Amino acid sequence: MSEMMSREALEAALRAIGEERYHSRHPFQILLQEGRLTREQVQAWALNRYYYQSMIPVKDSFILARLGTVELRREWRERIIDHDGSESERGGIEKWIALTDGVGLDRDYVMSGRGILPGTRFAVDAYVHFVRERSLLEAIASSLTELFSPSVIGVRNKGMLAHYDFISKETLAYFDKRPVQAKRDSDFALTYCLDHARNRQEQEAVIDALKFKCQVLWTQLDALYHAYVEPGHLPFDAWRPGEAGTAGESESRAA
Ligand SMILES: O=C(O)c1cc(C(=O)O)c2c(n1)C(=O)C(=O)c1cc(C(=O)O)[nH]c1-2
Repeated sequence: MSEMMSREALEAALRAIGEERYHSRHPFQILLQEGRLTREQVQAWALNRYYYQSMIPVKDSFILARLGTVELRREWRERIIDHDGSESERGGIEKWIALTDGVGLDRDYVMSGRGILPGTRFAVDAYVHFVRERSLLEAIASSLTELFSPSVIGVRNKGMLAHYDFISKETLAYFDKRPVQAKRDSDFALTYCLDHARNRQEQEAVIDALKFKCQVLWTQLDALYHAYVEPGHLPFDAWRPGEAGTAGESESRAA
């Protein structure tokens, strides 16, 4: 077997994967941040991403159950609180609903998950399955895309605010706290992976987990691009712009 990498070399390998494969480079993300999407296409993004958001605390609950110490569980549970909220503070899921409200989608429709693309569902569900089935080290490593999210969030928010008149700072409030939370979470996960990958095979498993997660994110944007940009091929049961789920269009909602 190959020799073990140094800590520095493993970290550099992980950062190189983000540089190359993170969804910041996806054509749909570029269109979104450059103001080149229609309101309907932005609605499709917000609708589909709600499913990702809603499943994050579910996948973190599976990880939490596998952590063997009070200290680790205390750290990890913060992620669940961030998304589910608490009595005194709105969580990320509720803030994402403010975003879908802001772009004019019907709340009940968004929360029902009807109309999301099969590609979204399959990618997100694969992420949840991955953290249940793989080693704890791989499950934790799969969250490492968050090393790269503060930058993409900054670029996306700036672009969306500048280019779309239907987007306000309030609509994007979900993202206000994310960069700080993502830095805290990904610093912790990175240290955990660097400390716990004890041979070359485990180091490779960490690298592969990050590649897998980049695919989870990339595939969601592929599905959006294919359905709502080009060739505009809508899967069965997918949300159709202007139809069910668009606030104010209730008369056309499926009974
Ligand atoms: O806006 C983004 O581009 C972006 C990316 C990611 C990511 O890299 O997985 C997450 C988020 N946002 C996010 O908001 C979030 O809560 C989150 C949790 C996780 C995770 O894997 O545990 N990733 C992400």
